[in-house]
Amino acid sequence: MALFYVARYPGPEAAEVGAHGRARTLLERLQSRARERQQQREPAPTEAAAPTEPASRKRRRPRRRRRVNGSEPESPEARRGKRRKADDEDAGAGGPRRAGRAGSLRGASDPVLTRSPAGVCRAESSEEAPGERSARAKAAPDGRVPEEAAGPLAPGLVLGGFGRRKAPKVQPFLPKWLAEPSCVRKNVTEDLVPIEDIPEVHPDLQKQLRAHGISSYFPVQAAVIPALLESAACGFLVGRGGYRPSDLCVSAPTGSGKTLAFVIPVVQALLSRVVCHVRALVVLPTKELAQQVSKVFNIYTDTTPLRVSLVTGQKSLAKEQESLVQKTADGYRCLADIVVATPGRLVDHIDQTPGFSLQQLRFLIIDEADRMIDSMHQSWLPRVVAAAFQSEDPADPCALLQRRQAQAVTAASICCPQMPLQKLLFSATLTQNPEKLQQLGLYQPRLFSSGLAHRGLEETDEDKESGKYAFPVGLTHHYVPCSLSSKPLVVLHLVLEMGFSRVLCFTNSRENSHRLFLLVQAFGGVDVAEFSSRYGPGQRRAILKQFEQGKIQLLISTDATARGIDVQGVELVVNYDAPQYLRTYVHRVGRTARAGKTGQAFTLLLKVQERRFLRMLAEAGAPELQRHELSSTLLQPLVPRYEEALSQLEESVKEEHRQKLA
Ligand SMILES: Nc1ncnc2c1ncn2[C@@H]1O[C@H](COP(=O)(O)OP(=O)(O)OP(=O)(O)O)[C@@H](O)[C@H]1O
Repeated sequence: MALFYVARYPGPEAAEVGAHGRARTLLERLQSRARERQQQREPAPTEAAAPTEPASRKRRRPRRRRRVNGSEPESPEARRGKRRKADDEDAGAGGPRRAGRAGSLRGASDPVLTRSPAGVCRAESSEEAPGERSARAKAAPDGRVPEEAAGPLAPGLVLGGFGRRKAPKVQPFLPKWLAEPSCVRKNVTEDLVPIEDIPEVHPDLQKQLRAHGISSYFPVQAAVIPALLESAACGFLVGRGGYRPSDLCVSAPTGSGKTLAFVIPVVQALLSRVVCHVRALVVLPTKELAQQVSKVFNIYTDTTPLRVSLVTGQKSLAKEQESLVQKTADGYRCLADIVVATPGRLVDHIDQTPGFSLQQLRFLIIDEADRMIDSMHQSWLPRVVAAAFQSEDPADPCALLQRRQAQAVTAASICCPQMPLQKLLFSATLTQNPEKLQQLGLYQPRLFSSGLAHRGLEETDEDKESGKYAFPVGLTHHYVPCSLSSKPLVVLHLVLEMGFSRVLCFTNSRENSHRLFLLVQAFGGVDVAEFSSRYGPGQRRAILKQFEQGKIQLLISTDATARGIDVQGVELVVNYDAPQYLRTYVHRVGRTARAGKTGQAFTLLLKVQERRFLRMLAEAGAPELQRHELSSTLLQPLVPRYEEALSQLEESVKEEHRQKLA
């Protein structure tokens, strides 16, 4: 309390004159101090460090020493005077203490960024060298460093240096399974494995494969099918040796046959089932993809008792429920062995379909896994896992056989035979980010990869060249430098003059797709259609079918068809709008050159995009893009019709706008 009072004691003069007088006294004192300082500054700068130090500084030193030693107690009067002085310094912003601070600030603006003899930019900071620190100690109270004290500056690093320097690349330290994958060859024309070389595949399935024109396995199939069949060799109970099988991650180029790599072993593993339960669940990001995969399952289960159900929301919930479960006198009967679903609709069925159970789920297949990881915020995976491990009444006589979440493997934990849940991840651009993959709760995962070769600490030059993602071997990459106004002309030139019969053209938005579609339609001479969320699922299905049948020459699409869609005979992919991400590029261009065929990809680049885009691809180790310059003389013949089409487009847009408002 006493201390508090003393600290706020305003001084004898102030007490006399009251608040107004106190301010005036303070002002006068500040003015006199400023005058004093002015006089001190007048001598030459070299004198500043010489014995003529300000009186206040001289006075302070012995006092401080006394306090530290504690040998000579200060009198109350001396203490009061010192406090008053400290108050003055704080208020005056010009006393020795402030001057020192101002000096260091000044030092930060000019001497801090200096050039050493070696030309290295240096900074004085809290990490200054001892020599520099002593020089600073000799500085005058106003912050100026005397010339003889400054001396040569020691080399050091700039903090926040302004020079543009490339930041060193941080090498990720990957877990062993990611750093050392099982390498899968990517050439689907050369590295084929004849069907008979993998005798583990059931003869009926081999027959089906041949019936569908497949005589050899592609490399990813030759690697993954035997691995999966081996892990499923013990039927529906724990894998080989009594242990739970590893989860598998597969990263292989677009069009390399990843779908069959899981369809064949899953169908074979389920062939021996007696009772129908949902034992395989495939989750895909879009309705179209789910439909495509369910079609492949249907082909290979056609002659078996296995049933496949598609739940994507294309049909009503009630209709889908009818394909999943049937009400019986004593409960529900499952009607599907394999469910192919989109995540949202799947969760609807977990919540709302009585009798829909995932407790016997053996395979959880996540196709386009990197995209599905991006949709993890929808929490579909925890819902699926919870449904798969849902435990019934512990008093149930079958409780011993019920599945439990994986814990530490002990002799006791493996003595009860359990059906394992194995996760299988597939993508052409599988993430290598362990944090992202960790969200999937993988069990002792194993990676099969064509592109992510040995990226651990000991990365070799060869590995760097192998690139982040692998592209189909038969794909040729081009880019066309062009202006914004000439982009539609370039597309028309590619379609009309280069004679491609099936062209897939990507834009970055559905508005862009629609306008380009209207423009090309108005230009005439091209069978054109658009594919985007403007259309319902039924219309989209019909459009894709027509495109596949060759009735549409140019399909203008958003990224809705960029992933997984397998349309036979696409010869050319045009990136009308350059993709922003490498992953998008990989999937878009992967709609051509599938299954060992050849294909071309053209990306239209504005001048401002060129450098960044080419650098993005080069850094990812993508094959070099061939520059394809289209001179104005080549495009000139198209211009008159194009201008007419432009004015028609304007009319169409106005008309649509009017209809929208009506
Ligand atoms: N062994 C094979 N022999 C011949 N054709 C095959 C073989 N395996 C798959 N295909 C065909 O290759 C095409 C591409 O297969 P799939 O759609 O499975 O590729 P993907 O690797 O999943 O591609 P994406 O990453 O784009 O989804 C399909 O038309 C498929 O029928």
